[in-house]
Amino acid sequence: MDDAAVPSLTPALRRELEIVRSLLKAGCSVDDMVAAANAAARVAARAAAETEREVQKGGTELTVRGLPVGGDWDWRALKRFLQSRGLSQRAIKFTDKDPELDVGVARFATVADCNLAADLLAACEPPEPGATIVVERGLAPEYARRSRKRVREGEEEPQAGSSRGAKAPRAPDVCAAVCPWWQVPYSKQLTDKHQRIAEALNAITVEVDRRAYGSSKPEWVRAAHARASGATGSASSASLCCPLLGILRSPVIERYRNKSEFTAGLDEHEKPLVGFLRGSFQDGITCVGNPDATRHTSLMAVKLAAAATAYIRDVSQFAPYDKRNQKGYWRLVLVREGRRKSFLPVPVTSSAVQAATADGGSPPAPAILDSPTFATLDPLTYLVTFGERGLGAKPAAAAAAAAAAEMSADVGQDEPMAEARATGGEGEGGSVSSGHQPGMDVSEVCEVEPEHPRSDEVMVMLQVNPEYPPAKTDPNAAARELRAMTAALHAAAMADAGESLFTVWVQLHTGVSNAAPADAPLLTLPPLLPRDSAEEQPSEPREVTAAVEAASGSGYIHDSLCELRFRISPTAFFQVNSPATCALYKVVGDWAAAEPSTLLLDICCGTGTIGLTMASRVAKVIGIDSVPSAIEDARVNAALNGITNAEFVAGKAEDALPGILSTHAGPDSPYGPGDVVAVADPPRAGLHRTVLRALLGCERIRRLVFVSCNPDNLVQNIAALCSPPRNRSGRDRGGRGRRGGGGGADMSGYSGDYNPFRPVKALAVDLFPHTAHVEAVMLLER
Ligand SMILES: C[S@@+](CC[C@H](N)C(=O)[O-])C[C@H]1O[C@@H](n2cnc3c(N)ncnc32)[C@H](O)[C@@H]1O
Repeated sequence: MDDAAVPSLTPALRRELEIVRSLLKAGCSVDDMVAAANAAARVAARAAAETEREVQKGGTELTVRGLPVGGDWDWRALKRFLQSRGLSQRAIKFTDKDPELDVGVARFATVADCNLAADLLAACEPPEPGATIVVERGLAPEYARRSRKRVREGEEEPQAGSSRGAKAPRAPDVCAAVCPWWQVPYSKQLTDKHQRIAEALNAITVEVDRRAYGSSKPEWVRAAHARASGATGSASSASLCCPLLGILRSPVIERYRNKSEFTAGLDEHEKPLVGFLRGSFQDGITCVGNPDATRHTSLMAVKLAAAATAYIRDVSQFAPYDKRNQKGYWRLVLVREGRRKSFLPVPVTSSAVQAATADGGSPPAPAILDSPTFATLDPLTYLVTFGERGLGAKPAAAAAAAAAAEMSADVGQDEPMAEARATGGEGEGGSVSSGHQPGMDVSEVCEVEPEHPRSDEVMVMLQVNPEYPPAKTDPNAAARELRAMTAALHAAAMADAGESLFTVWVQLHTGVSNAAPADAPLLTLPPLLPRDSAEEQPSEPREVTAAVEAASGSGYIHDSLCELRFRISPTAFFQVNSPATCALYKVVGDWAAAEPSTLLLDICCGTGTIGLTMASRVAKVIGIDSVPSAIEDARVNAALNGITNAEFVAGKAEDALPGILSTHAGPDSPYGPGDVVAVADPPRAGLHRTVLRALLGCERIRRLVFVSCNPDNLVQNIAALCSPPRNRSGRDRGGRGRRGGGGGADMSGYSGDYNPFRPVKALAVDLFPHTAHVEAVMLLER
């Protein structure tokens, strides 16, 4: 084969081509070569397995126990101690820097280094008289648990990377790292997520019961206990704090994400790769995996990751960032996409698929509604119900009927669970008087994948390390790299979606973690500067200049949700699954039951989405968010959609809300009791206790719709909002003190008298297929 015929061959492939040529010249047949290659692969696999066994035997980590904490000893002292024994040249890392821990973990570059350190430590004198330090091989279970918990709870994005001696064997598969449920049938995913929310609702009952004593115990807690004691089925479902109506399935389950955050790093063969981290740095993993196989990443994002990889591997003079030594330039490639049309395919049930395929036809294609009318959008289309869970031991059809009635019922029932039971219990056949479809039983959920429409606008943010010496010493070299990378990405994006608008940002960040602070510098693409006055415009290929021009668009993308258009900045929050978000917002809007006299508070409003989708139904919207760029977007979004009754405040809700309430919802405000409705959609950490107090203390708020992406914090926040005030329960229990919980979980110390809210109904919403994450919506009233 002539080299000129394959000009795109990489140097590595070219070398392999040479080997094949020489074997052919030596008279080897192709069959011989295949047999030799297979044998070599088997030897390599066996060698890798041997290495893995070796690593598992020893590993590169040492756990040191019995550190005399509290005095001068802490992890720093351990580090000094190791260094004083001649180990300073080793790559020693501590997985946790909690000064109170008496356990330290040192990580070494190789198993041999680790063995040497273990021997040295075992032979040396204790660092303090009387101290007994125990050295063990491997990662302390305390650390392993912590790292796993952090990743599971999504506090940190599963990070990638590998410590040198033990990379590939320990890094999980990329799918296991970022969409761990990818092989679980969708109906089972929904069942498990629904169960997780049911457990949270049960935990709310338990938590409020724990906080309230005697006569202060809310009626709904007593009712839950009565149901639990009389339940023939599972007591846990009977003692839910309110009915759980089911779970809204995601209208799209494949490649649904409109945002992908790729790490530029090294794969398990130490080759540059732009993809997903395959585990946690704390677990010693830093390697990156290919995003192709992940079910939730969009095709456009996959394509751009591949283009970025090809650029870094084959063209760039700059290295990707390596967390192990904090060297390198390319760190992160963030891809965000927007669409002109709202996208709401009608879900197909498995019975419909069976009927179609029995006739020899293909499964019915999901309909794509060009202009879905938000006002008439029926979330029940996506509702999945469960016979045995959440609503007590009722047949699925009855549960579905109860859910349908609850979804459409007027709010304000005195006894929601009883109401739900009565409606569902009667309706064995599942007929629903409201005319709604009653949602589908989980057994009807099928795996047909609606086709996702292509994106119309694409934004890329390149996060780079400005301290990388070649970039720092030669800004023009950095500019050339960023511009050439942009050209590579632009070409890939245009090949997929010719008319897309394309925009590129550059973020400068130096920390070890890729999570940049809110104030990390965000720049547009730098121009090439003449080196001196004698030099004319520096040269670069014409296609690069053209691509950079094309990528210097507005700097934003726009997405469509619920018939509105939203501008999105690179650092503003926007829900990642737009079709499912529409269904979520419809439920939030319906449950808020806003009226023309309503003041709607949108707490943690992001780009203003929830408030703006409800603006036409209320007197005024006030949105609050801590990210200034999100608030700028929200203001632009109001104007973009011709909305004039919305106001947005940049600041933390804990700082801004008390003032807003005293101005707009105090005794002199034009809004009467019940006219103020709040929607809260906090980040994973939940609402700050100051916000909880402000909501409880504002009598005019009679209805609160709470959206949560973290069931654990949902329990704490809702329990705080639904528990009687301490002084009331304190009287009943003779003034016994109580330990405060974290994150606003306990209102101890809040001496105000207030009427607690009561949970009315809840719904799970699946915004994140193939992951363990799930949203919950709850309606609270008082
Ligand atoms: C889960 S998002 C919800 C955003 C918006 N409701 C939506 O649906 O797009 C949480 C939002 O809370 C904001 N946030 C985080 N901490 C905050 C705080 N202390 N006060 C106000 N907003 C905060 C974040 O910037 C983010 O926009």
